[in-house]
Amino acid sequence: MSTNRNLAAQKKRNFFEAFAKSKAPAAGESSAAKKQALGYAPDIDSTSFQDGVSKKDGKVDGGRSGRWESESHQGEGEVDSLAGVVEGGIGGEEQEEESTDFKLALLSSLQPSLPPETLLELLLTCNGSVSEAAKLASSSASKKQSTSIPTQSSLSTFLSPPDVGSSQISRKIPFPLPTIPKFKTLHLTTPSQVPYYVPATLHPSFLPSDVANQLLAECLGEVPSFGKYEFRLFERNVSSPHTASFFVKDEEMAAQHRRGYMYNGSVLDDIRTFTPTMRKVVPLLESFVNDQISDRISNVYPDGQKLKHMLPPGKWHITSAFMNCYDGAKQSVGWHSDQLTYLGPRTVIASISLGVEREFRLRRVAPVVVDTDVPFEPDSEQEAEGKEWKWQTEGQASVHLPHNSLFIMHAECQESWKHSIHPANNIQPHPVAGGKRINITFRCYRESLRPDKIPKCKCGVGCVLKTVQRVKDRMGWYFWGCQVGNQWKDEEEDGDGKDRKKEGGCGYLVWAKFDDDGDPVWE
Ligand SMILES: O=C(O)CCC(=O)C(=O)O
Ligand SMILES: [Fe+2]
Repeated sequence: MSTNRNLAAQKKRNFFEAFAKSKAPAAGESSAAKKQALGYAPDIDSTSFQDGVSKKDGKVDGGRSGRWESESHQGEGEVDSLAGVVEGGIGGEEQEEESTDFKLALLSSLQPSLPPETLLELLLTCNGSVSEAAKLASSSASKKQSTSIPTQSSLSTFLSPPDVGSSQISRKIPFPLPTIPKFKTLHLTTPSQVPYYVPATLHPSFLPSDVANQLLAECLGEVPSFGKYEFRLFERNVSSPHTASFFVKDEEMAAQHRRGYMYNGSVLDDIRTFTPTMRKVVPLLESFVNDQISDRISNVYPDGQKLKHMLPPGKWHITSAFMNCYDGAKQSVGWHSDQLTYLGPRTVIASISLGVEREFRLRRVAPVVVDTDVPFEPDSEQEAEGKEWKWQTEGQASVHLPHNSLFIMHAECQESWKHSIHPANNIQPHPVAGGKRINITFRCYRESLRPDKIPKCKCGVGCVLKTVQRVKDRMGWYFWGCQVGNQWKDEEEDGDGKDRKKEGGCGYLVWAKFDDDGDPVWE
């Protein structure tokens, strides 16, 4: 690795640490102060890493509390993404910039008896930290009776599964939700298990079946003309080998979108209006989702109150949707959380799946409070300041989403969790869709966050809204940043560095303020 690259990476980190520790502007503070552009654009979004995890020898625990498995990360296609781990991990426990090959070589020299797949899995599990991976390998190996590791070993055989009780479903849903032990994939096999482990609701068969089939048929008519959007709709370092398109409720909104809604620095050129059946399902969804939100407020959130920045109950409405198509077992989308720019904080997203059943995975990325192991969640009466935090790798939950299922990602989901569609080893073809899974994520864009209302950076384009996920004391804070900065590239790719500035954007960053209902407060 070049010294320049180290310096640049360090500079990025220092900058962000400094920004994150700066005080958010108080109401009444001058807008000039608030809008002051701040140096260098870091890559501090929520993206941390993309991994692949496959099911192996699961353990059924009696049916009521989900099925735990040890993680087994697949090596294929994962290697490049480790760079993203390291870049995204600002404020984390260890910063390293070496290539994955280098890290693998290093780890292999520390743990020569382990096969490459296991080394890669260990690295992925430890967010790319060689020292953590080596420690984990030795501690796990010493727990084992036998010292010999089978050639095809993976974490699922290498680490023992934990004991899980079977009485967890009868309890009140805790807030924040408990941690999922690291290395484990918790397969949530019934809808009732889902809310006990992830901030979500699953309806296994939402629409009348004829409506679902009609919707599928219409979607299948749309997808052949989907562009290769895959790398544009999501963050730079999220792998998304699938196709997608964007739909809005009417022509007026489509015209607005063509004028100024930006995703990763560009305007989408393919904006479609809802199909007739999408229009038909909107009222059904709005009514069900609002009921679910109200239930969650009464039964889950502290004091039966909505979380700060959530829309008031009953106000969730559909303005737009991403339609995703996964054609075949290997199409997938890497770990990400959805961009909040036009949705605002604490957004709820309703996702309908059609065609082939696929696995949806969720993993929390927020830290836990030291000594308590309670995950951080703003609104859980935890004050970030003065607390000691640790970032611990958590396990993940896996939910199978069959044809006509509805999965609601609740208000905590984008800020504190990431989700992905995992590549499958094999799939059960659907009688109509064949190998395709279609997914529609219905969203509620806020009028108060229209592109003409949000801050523009010095590049002249609307900013992106993100949350701090990796810096102590500012956990959960929101900020507006340069959208072009999402496309930040390393020097090695940029030659003489001139392009780097363009790719890196202008570095604009300001704290974002919202009222109790999540609408922005501008000073
Ligand atoms: O296909 C899915 O279920 C997830 C799609 C997704 O994450 C998205 O549209 O942001
Ligand atoms: Fe998403």
